[in-house]
Amino acid sequence: MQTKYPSESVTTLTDLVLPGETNPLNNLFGGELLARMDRAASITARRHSRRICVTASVNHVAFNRAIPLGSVVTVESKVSRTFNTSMEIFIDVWIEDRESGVKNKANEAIYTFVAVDETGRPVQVAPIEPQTELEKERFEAALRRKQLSLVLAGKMMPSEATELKALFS
Ligand SMILES: CC(=O)SCCNC(=O)CCNC(=O)[C@H](O)C(C)(C)COP(=O)(O)OP(=O)(O)OC[C@H]1O[C@@H](n2cnc3c(N)ncnc32)[C@H](O)[C@@H]1OP(=O)(O)O
Repeated sequence: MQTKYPSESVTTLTDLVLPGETNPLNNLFGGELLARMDRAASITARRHSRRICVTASVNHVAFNRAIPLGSVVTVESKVSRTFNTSMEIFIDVWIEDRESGVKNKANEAIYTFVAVDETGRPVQVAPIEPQTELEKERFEAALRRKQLSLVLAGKMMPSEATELKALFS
């Protein structure tokens, strides 16, 4: 399969925070942000694989900054690494300052998607070649995160998680 670059499937969604999407503190609901991130990441996975893609796991979410009502929120998702049938997708969330237009990082998340055929069976995806320093950094650490996710899901024995063991040796 032909190798692809992260820039070929990057997805950017920009939208407002409306009153029906906030908590009693008038900040964006965590669940609403998760849904926006899932939508962006699923488009990225689909663009990379040109297949039906399902969310296999949400590996990490950090709600570092509250996002107030009326904010302009940009969700950007990129493939950080592919394996056989799965893709790790990194999602960065930015809030745009109304006056300056400057975007400040608010949150980030890491999702795993799996490409499947029409019957839901996992199928192989194209390899990815990171280009920028950040893409290379995320690529390098992705196998460790995959093993951690599989161990937590009970799908891998801790003794088989070579990348995790290497952290402590
Ligand atoms: C866009 C949406 O929101 S879709 C709706 C929400 N998602 C769903 O409904 C998905 C439901 N789940 C499923 O269909 C299945 O569990 C699947 C397709 C995700 C995985 O199917 P499995 O039978 O477990 O397949 P299998 O064991 O071959 O795993 C497939 C790949 O997923 C990876 N995987 C499975 N679970 C995890 C996990 N918890 N964390 C990381 N990777 C995982 C496997 O390591 C494998 O990767 P690889 O082929 O790249 O090495």
